[in-house]
Amino acid sequence: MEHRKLAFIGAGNMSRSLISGLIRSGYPASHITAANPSRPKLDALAADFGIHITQNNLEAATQAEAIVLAVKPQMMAGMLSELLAAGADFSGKLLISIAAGISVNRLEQMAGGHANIVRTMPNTPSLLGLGMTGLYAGAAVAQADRDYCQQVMEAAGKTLWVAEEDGINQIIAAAGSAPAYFFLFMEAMAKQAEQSGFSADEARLLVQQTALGAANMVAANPHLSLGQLREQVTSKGGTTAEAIRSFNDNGLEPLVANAMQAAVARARELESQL
Ligand SMILES: NC(=O)C1=CN([C@@H]2O[C@H](COP(=O)(O)OP(=O)(O)OC[C@H]3O[C@@H](n4cnc5c(N)ncnc54)[C@H](O)[C@@H]3O)[C@@H](O)[C@H]2O)C=CC1
Ligand SMILES: O=C(O)[C@@H]1CCC=N1
Repeated sequence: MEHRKLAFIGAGNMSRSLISGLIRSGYPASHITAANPSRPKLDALAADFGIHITQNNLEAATQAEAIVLAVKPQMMAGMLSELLAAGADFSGKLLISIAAGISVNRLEQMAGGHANIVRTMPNTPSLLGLGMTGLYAGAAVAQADRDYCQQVMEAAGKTLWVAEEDGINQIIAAAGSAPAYFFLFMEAMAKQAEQSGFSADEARLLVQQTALGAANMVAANPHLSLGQLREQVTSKGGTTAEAIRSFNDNGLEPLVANAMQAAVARARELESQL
């Protein structure tokens, strides 16, 4: 993969996830810089991955060929206007946003009219190289920049381009926010397992190993539909059938649909506010 000088502005959870994936896939630590206002997260990144760190965003942005904008959405406008006021020049650089709810047009305004922007939506399993990232770029972005951005994100997992920008909001619902849905489901299962007499550790083991096994069954059997995999577990007249019936009777499918639509609605709302 191409090894551009890459800066992360904002050294929080997502930057750590992506940096970890890049280093694991052989990206040179000497080509990665992370900037953050406070030291502790930077020090941990330097200790764990050997990358450059700085508390000065301008320094990070100036030496970089590609810049990952990795602050919270609410901080983006302030961060970019401070950078521009400090004399940052983005010309010739690729900006990669991972922020939820900020459109490419809005990012372009915030970045002083710079249009070379790829908008992405990763998720936290990127930390393990198991991320799922959506990507969108406007027509102004060159193929080489799209390819580079895809490679950066692939270091941390799988990627999917969307042709229309609103697709990013759908990706938020189906992947960006979605690890939390599975955690919530696992929490509920572990709670019930504890209620039935297992210790907290035992309940976690049962749920964790089953979730891992189920996800791996899906990945290992691309020729089987999700429904077929479910049916393989579900003996006629047996225990699983009763559990599935209970889920269906209680409206699992509309529940999930509503939750995903709520995530999309919030992403669109953020887009209109930020
Ligand atoms: N957490 C998640 O699952 C996902 C998050 N995202 C997006 O990633 C972005 C970052 O999220 P997290 O890493 O979870 O947040 P975080 O809060 O862990 O990290 C943000 C970092 O930015 C730093 N920061 C604040 N102001 C700054 C400034 N002016 N200059 C430089 N750094 C500054 C903060 O100190 C913090 O370390 C957000 O825009 C979020 O929408 C996208 C996909 C998934
Ligand atoms: O909850 C959020 O807004 C961010 C975006 C996707 C995951 N976390």
